[in-house]
Amino acid sequence: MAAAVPSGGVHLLHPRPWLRHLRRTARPISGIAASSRVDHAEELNSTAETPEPPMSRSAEKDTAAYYPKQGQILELVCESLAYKGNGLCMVDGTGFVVMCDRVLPGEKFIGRGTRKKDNYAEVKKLETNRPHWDMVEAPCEYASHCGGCKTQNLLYEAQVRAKEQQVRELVVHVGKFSNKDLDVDDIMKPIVPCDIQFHYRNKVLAFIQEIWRNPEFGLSPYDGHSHRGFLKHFMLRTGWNVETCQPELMVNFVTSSYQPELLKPLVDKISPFPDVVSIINNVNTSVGNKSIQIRTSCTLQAEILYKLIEDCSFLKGDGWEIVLDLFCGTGTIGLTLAKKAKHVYGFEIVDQAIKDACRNADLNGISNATFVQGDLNKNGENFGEYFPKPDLVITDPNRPGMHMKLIKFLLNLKADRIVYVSCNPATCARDLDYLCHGVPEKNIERCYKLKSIQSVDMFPHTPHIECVCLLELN
Ligand SMILES: C[S@@+](CC[C@H](N)C(=O)[O-])C[C@H]1O[C@@H](n2cnc3c(N)ncnc32)[C@H](O)[C@@H]1O
Repeated sequence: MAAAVPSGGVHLLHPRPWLRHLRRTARPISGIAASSRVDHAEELNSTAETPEPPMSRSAEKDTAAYYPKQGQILELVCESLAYKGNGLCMVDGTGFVVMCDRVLPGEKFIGRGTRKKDNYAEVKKLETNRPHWDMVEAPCEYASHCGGCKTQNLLYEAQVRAKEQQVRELVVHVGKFSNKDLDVDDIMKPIVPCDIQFHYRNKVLAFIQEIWRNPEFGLSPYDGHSHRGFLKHFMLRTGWNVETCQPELMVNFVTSSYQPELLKPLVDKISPFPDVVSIINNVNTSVGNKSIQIRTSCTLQAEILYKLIEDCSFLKGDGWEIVLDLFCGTGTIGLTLAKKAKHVYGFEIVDQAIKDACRNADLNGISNATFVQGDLNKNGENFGEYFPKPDLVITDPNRPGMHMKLIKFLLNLKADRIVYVSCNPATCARDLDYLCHGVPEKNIERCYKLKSIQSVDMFPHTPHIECVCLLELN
């Protein structure tokens, strides 16, 4: 299923020279460790979810002194979309990198410097001088100020082309694979676009503002500046009951403290709605998150991805192969593969997800799957004793990617194949580098070869990109 991308979509105006710095700096970029491999645990905790954009080219052009001033007006051209869908631009004549929200590749615009970072700056777009040639009118009237669909005003074909380009650059510059290798061996597959480009969401996140204050419920909206107030936001998630095929709605109130009695009038009001099957209260304090929740939701990935994973897994179907499903969530990937395997062993940190995985196995009459709750970042030496040596490892980590401990474990385990499923191409590229090139400074030898990498667009108009990669034992 190759992307039907017409020519003339997003053009990369220049190669991205900042990517060359990835090998030379210890600074984490795009949520991944750059050249010198920063401590994994530290990165997983701190930087991975708050990735940094690229740095300036100052070292190359001797423009170290250049820094746009706060408030300075600049005329810029967006070169490409970087992590989180922010537009990457360079200040003319300096090569200095600035990042701007809501600009599209090829767009020429006037921006004002807003924030200085260590080696790049952020600008705010003031006006467009020349729009992107694939700019379209966003169908949703809220697109320009709602954060949900940042690139709705970019032709869909151009969006997928930009995503494909982004994955390639990360695999080359972070993963340290050559462009030639990726092309000659047909390793890099064309992106799979999404058939449904609108109305595919099942989640709404609404932030509570002062305007919402309602005397009937007497709840105070939380104010991010003064840190006063109670109700921060609420999230609605829809789903289908697999037994009754009826729609179901989950409501999650996120509050700054745990005071269930304050929420009671609101809960009483919405409980009678037949679709509302669960009401949750997450407590999110300014110092950290504490979840007082009835149920934890896990990321549900679309069917198309599971088919790709199955195709990529190359299970013989003779019923003799062992599958290890890491970060298994509710077990969907492992259970899809169970029919071809001797046994599937799934590991996941969230207890409720493990219970759901077991229930899913029962519902589907699958008896050759075992799901175990555990933290894969804290695997002890004896982790391998929980299962026989697998033929296939599926790993589907969340955005920070895999912990170095787990990477070492996989390099020692030497399963025939690894299918790496990722929702963050930056950390995926980093982990592919570790698995395929080893970690010389830690005396970790490589033992895998990258056979294919397939990006998938599952969330049109957003910066999200999924990838399915196949690695084979050398
Ligand atoms: C991208 S989701 C994968 C979901 C699953 N493979 C599926 O298809 O539904 C990542 C999963 O990893 C789990 N997870 C995150 N950190 C973990 C850890 N340290 N150890 C084990 N599981 C973890 C999350 O709870 C989540 O279910």
